[in-house]
Formats: sequence, structure tokens, C-alpha cells
Amino acid sequence: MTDERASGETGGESHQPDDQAAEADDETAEETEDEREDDRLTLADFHDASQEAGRPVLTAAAVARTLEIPSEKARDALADLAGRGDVERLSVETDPVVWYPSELEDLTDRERVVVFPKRREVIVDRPDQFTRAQLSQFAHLADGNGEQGYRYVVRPEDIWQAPHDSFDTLARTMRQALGQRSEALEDWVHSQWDRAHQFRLTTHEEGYTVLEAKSPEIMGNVARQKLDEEHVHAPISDTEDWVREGSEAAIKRLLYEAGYPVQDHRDLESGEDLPIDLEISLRDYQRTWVDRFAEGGEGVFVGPPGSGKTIAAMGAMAHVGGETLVLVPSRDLARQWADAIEEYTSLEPHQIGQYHGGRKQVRPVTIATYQIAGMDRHRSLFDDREWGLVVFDECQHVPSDVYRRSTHLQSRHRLGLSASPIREDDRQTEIFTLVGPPIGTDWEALFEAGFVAEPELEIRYVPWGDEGQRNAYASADGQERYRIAAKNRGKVDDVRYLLSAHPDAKALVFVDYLEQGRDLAAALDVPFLSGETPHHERRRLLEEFRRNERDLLVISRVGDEGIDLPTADLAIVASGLGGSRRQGTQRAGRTMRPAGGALVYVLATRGTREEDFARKQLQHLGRKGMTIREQTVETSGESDGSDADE
Ligand SMILES: Nc1ncnc2c1ncn2[C@@H]1O[C@H](COP(=O)(O)OP(=O)(O)OP(=O)(O)O)[C@@H](O)[C@H]1O
Repeated sequence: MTDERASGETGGESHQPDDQAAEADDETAEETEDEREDDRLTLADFHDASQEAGRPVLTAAAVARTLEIPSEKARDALADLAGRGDVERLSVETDPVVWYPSELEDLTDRERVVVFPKRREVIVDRPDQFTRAQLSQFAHLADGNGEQGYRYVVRPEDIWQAPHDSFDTLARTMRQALGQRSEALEDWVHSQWDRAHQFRLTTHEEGYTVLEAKSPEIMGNVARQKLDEEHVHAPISDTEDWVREGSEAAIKRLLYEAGYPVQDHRDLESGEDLPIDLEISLRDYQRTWVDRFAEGGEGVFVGPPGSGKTIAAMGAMAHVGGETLVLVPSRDLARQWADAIEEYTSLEPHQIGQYHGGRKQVRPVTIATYQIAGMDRHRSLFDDREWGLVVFDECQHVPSDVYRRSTHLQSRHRLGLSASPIREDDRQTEIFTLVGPPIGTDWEALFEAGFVAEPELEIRYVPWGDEGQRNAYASADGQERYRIAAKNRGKVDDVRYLLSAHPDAKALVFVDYLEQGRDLAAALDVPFLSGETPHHERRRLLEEFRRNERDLLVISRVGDEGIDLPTADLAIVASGLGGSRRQGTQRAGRTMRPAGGALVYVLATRGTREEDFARKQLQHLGRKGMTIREQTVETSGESDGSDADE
């Protein structure tokens, strides 16, 4: 590596000086032969010489000339210096040799950081863990894939949520990470920082909430324009308003939308005491999540599936030490949460309740489904106890009626968990303002540290299985086109091919259309798990898969959410590209459990809109730091697979 880089970077420069130096060699030798008593060369001498020559690499002749010593002595002294490890030698061609300080190797080995202040982007090649940890405090990894290195983007939200006490400490982090000062970027960051520190909610000593502005101007020009008597009672001063009870969430949302996120510094209620001890030690990054949650009393843990958000949430529960309501998307998840809480905390089974279609237990820690929490008749769930903490699992799915119903819990600690904070709609604002700011970790760092295995992803462009479908596609339009492309029979063959290429792998095949699922399952002679599969049957099949008694299942969209899919070695997404990016993340996520080594294949019908969808969806995953490959499948699927469909 050294040779290559050094010769690459210096080759051009060093030839010509060498020739000159060779000419100069003899004259300098004679003139200066006896002038230096001690011909032991030091690294400092070498630096002097290289400074004088204006280059970091020098021939012995050049060293001799600049230091005015005979070239023979220079050569010996350099060899001596090399023996001490202070300089390295490198043959530029065959001869002559150039010499350079060993420390230069460290320099060239260092990560290079390039800042694009206008685009607010930072490109880093080979960032080390430290730099990445620093960068993730004010930017997010947008692209960790490809030759150009890691691309970080700084969004307003990244600054709004930066975990720093002051702009100065944030600026220090930036300078450390960037290794330089970018005034333009710092100015912009400063302005965003200021925006996020103009307003805060505090608790008055008499118990009510106060909205405080940094200056009378900002109060007058922003808050008092956006808010009315529905939100605030009366001004207390030029910079303070008395907030109407229950309007906190609306105020946060309105000001967030105006570009001024509100700092929530209220004294949050911890509800009825409930001492909880964690019986598992948190990983460092989980501890950081919990610490950041503890500072603000609210937040959203963002991490890939399997990164330990649930465990970290228990850390947050232990921190709050109050009765906790956990809201989850499905009954299966409620059961898993209950089991996990029992396993990893000091709580006893009688303290943990589940509240859903099957059971209605309200206990100091209650896990309820969003579905039931959204129903009028179960509204009291929110008031049944003095919840000190509300946890929103998969908080990108929180239905708006649940949000509406839980807004009065704004005065309690709130924690969201999410693997994909990106939404196609404006739910992001809701998450940020109603639950809390995202608290994340650089995903790539988790992959690298081995906490989560990184899947390899391959998009496969599959040809049409038969002409009939191709023609139907050509004459269809809109949704119908997606449906036909999704159900391309050529995919059956490709699924078969992939399974035969990985004979020992435990595989899950995902589909979006029931019909396609049934066909695939029939062709492969395996069960098809869908919304129509009875609950107990679903459980049984998944359990068998988990216990290695099965190695293949076809799963419909129902598998995306709610149920906890077992670890697989191989995931094939046979359709589902009309869905959201979140779905893509979820599906890829299913195979990312710490077991490791999972492969994900996404099938898209060649020459259809599925192709574009696949690219877009996987680009998103690419930004999360995964490696993506594209593959065009050449063979036509007309042989043995086309009879899979009646
Ligand atoms: N601190 C820890 N020490 C040991 N194991 C841990 C720790 N944190 C998490 N794990 C293990 O990693 C696995 C995934 O953890 P967890 O269920 O909390 O992840 P998650 O991010 O909530 O996943 P998902 O998004 O799929 O719900 C679990 O099997 C858990 O036992």
C-alpha cells in the first residue's frame, strides 16, 4: 500500500529533481566533505532538507545538496535514519531512491474530509469510528456505499437535535470531525442552532406551563402570530406566555412548522413510583441512547431492527422508575414485550399486563395495541393509571387517533422506537413534536461493531415468464400495471433458482398479492402465511421455522408488521415494490438479526416500473450503509416454472 501510494503521489515530482540532483552530486560532495563533524542525520535535519527542497520526498543527492554534505555520507546517514525507523525509502523506478519521513505514512493514511458548505454535505473516505461518532452528532449518514466514500448531510433537524449544551461545544465537535473550520457551514449551523433555542416550555413554580421566548421580538413576530387564545391564556411578560393546559403539543407543532422547534424543559411527571432494575447490561451505544433520553425526558431511539431498541427502552423505564404504558402495533408484539420485560427486568409477572383483543389487564406496566388504544371505548386506558412513561413502539405507525388521545400525556416522559424514521407523509413532524427528537446511532457503526449483521442486497431484474403477461402489462395502466409486474411468473423460476443456489439457507419469501403467494407456495410446496391464516396456525408455522423444523415460508404483507419474524439466512422479496420505503427497510431488516450473514434478494420485473421502484427503495437502504448489487437475470422463465400458475 505504501509503495503504491507514495509512488503514485510523488512519482511525478521526484523524477525531475533527481536528475538535477544527480548533476549537483559531485560538486557538493567535494566542497562540503569536511565541514560537518557529526554526520549522523536526524529527522529534524531531514525535515529541514525537505522544507528547503519544497518536497516531502528527497533523493540522497538532494539531501546532500540542501544539507551541504557529501552525497555518500547522505546516503549512509539516510540508511542509518531508516534503520531507526524515522524515514522510509522508496525506489521510484529502478534507481534512484527517494526518502521520506515515516510519519508521512500516517498522514497519507488519514481519512480525507471534504466539506461542501452550500450543499451542507460532508464526504469522508475511510472515516474511523471516532470521526463517525462525532459526525453523527450533527449530521446523518446519507450514503455509505460506493467509491466516493461516506456522504453525510446536515439537515436542520440534525442540528435541532444535536446533543450539545451550547453552540460552542457543537462547533468544537464539528471542527474535530471535519479537521478544519468551514465558516459557511458553521454559520448555517449556528443559525439553525439559534432557531432551536428561541423557545422553550418550562414549568412555573405554581405548576402551570410557560412558553418562554429568547427575546420580545421573536415572541412578537413568531409565537404571537402563530398562537392564539386556544393555546395561551395571557402574556406574563414580553417574553413569556401562560400556556393553556393541554395545548403543549399543538404549540410545539405550530412552532416546529414555523421552523422553531421548542425545547421542552418542563418538569415531567414520573407518575406512580415503580422501581425497576435492569437485569442485562446495556451496550455502550444503548447507554448513550438512555442518557440522552434521560436529559430531555423524551426522544425516539432510531436503530436497525435487532439493534436492541427494546432492551434500551427498558433502560429508559428503569431510569424513569414510574408506571409505564407501552403501545405496540400488534398482539404478538405485546406478548413479546411482556416476555422480554419479565426476562430482562426485576419486574414480576403480576406487575406486567397486556391489553388487547385477547386480554384486558391494566397493571403497573401495561402493553396495549394501537388498535385498542385508538378505540373510544378503551379511552380510559390512558387515564387508568398515572403513567410516568409512554413508549410508542414502531412509532412511525402510530395512528393519528392514538396520538390525539395521548396528547394529554405530553406532561409525562415519552419514548418512541423506530427502525425507519422516514415517512412519506408528515408523520415525521408528529413524531418529533409529540414523542420527541430522534436519538440515533450511525447504522454502519452497528454493523461494523458486529451488533447487527449487515445483509447483502441484490436487486434482480427478472424477465417476463410468459408473453401473455407481458402483453397484458403493455395494454394495462395504473395500478393494474403494478399488479401484473408484481405477479410476473418468471419470478417463480427465479425464486427456485435462488433457493437451489442456497440449499442450506433458511428462507422467507415475501409477496404483496395473495394470489401470487398462493401460487408460489403451491409451486414450492410450502405453507403460505397471510392475513387469512388463523392466529394459532401462524404462530405454529413461525415457531417451527424458528426451531429449524422448516426452512422455507412464503409470507404476505402481513409479515411486515406486527408479527415477529424469525431470523432467516435468506429473504426474497418477490413483490412489494409498490409499497413505501419503510416497508423495504422492514423487510430487509427481518434478516438483519445478529445471527449474521443474511442475504436479501429483491425481484423486479425487467423493463417495468418495478425496476425504478426497486432502485429507489434500495437506494434508501444504501444510504443506511448497506451494500447493494444489481443483477440482470437473462434466462427466460418459460421452462418448468410457467406451469406454476394454473
Ligand atoms: N445489551 C444487550 N446485551 C445483550 N443482548 C442484547 C442487548 N441488547 C439487545 N440484545 C439482544 O439483541 C436482540 C435484539 O434486541 P431488541 O429486541 O431490543 O432489538 P430491537 O431493536 O428492539 O429490534 P426490533 O426493531 O426488531 O424490535 C435481542 O435478542 C436481545 O437479546
